[in-house]
Amino acid sequence: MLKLKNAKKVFNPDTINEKVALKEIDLKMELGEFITVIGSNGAGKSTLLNAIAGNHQLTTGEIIIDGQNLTGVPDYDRAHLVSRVFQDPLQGTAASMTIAENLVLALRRSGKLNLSTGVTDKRREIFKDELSILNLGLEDRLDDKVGLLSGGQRQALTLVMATIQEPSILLLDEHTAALDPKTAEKIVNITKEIVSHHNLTTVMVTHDLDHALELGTRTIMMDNGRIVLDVEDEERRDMTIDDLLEKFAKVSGHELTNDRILLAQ
Ligand SMILES: Nc1ncnc2c1ncn2[C@@H]1O[C@H](COP(=O)(O)OP(=O)(O)OP(=O)(O)O)[C@@H](O)[C@H]1O
Repeated sequence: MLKLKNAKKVFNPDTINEKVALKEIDLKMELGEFITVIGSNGAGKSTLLNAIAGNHQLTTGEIIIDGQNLTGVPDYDRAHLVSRVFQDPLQGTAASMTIAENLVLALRRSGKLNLSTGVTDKRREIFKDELSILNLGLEDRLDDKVGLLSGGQRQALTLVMATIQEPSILLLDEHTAALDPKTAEKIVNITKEIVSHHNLTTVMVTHDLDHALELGTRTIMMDNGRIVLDVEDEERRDMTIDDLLEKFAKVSGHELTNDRILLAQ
């Protein structure tokens, strides 16, 4: 499903600003696996997502998605395989267009649909089905402009837009970080629902350690460009945040230092 082989990313190579952001990362994910990613500031979490999405090309190593070797393939040529939801709810949607028009855009972006444009009756039915999973009543507001929605409703819609065509990989980039705690919890629950409904292979970066253990099937911790901890199954099920922090300190040789994690606790 997703394979990173010996993936390395060096920014500004051979200059005084050289930075090795990913150091020989090996990562394999099976279909339907949901990984949460945590780590210190500058550990390489965003670079990892950018490498999977194709926003940054690897310096060396390989990336394979669904058996296709995508090493060197730019983001726009893998957009049909990889969807991403960002922190800012305003980033994923067009405010001046209706909910239905935004969903049509999402279908067209995926490249998996025929090129006919517009909001057909058949599509309205599909959109209603997908939106009803959210339990926010958006299925009855297909013709409302997205600019009328709250931040949480917009982020929920962004999740539907990112998943409606069942991407091979869903990337969640701290997608609840900009929301108030109550709305963030709603989006967490919606995320669980959507990911399980479509059985999506998902990578979620988060600064919320509760969410890191609550969502998904596996947690990786990054430090200084490496995956230093990779836990799943019973080990993960029984784990508390303190256990996680203790393990991190043991394997990395220092405490987890991340300004946003401190704020979240
Ligand atoms: N475009 C870039 N040019 C140069 N250096 C970069 C670039 N992007 C990231 N870096 C560096 O690569 C390292 C990893 O950065 P990255 O943003 O992946 O970390 P992160 O784990 O997402 O951090 P944070 O939790 O602080 O957002 C950092 O030292 C960062 O300064």
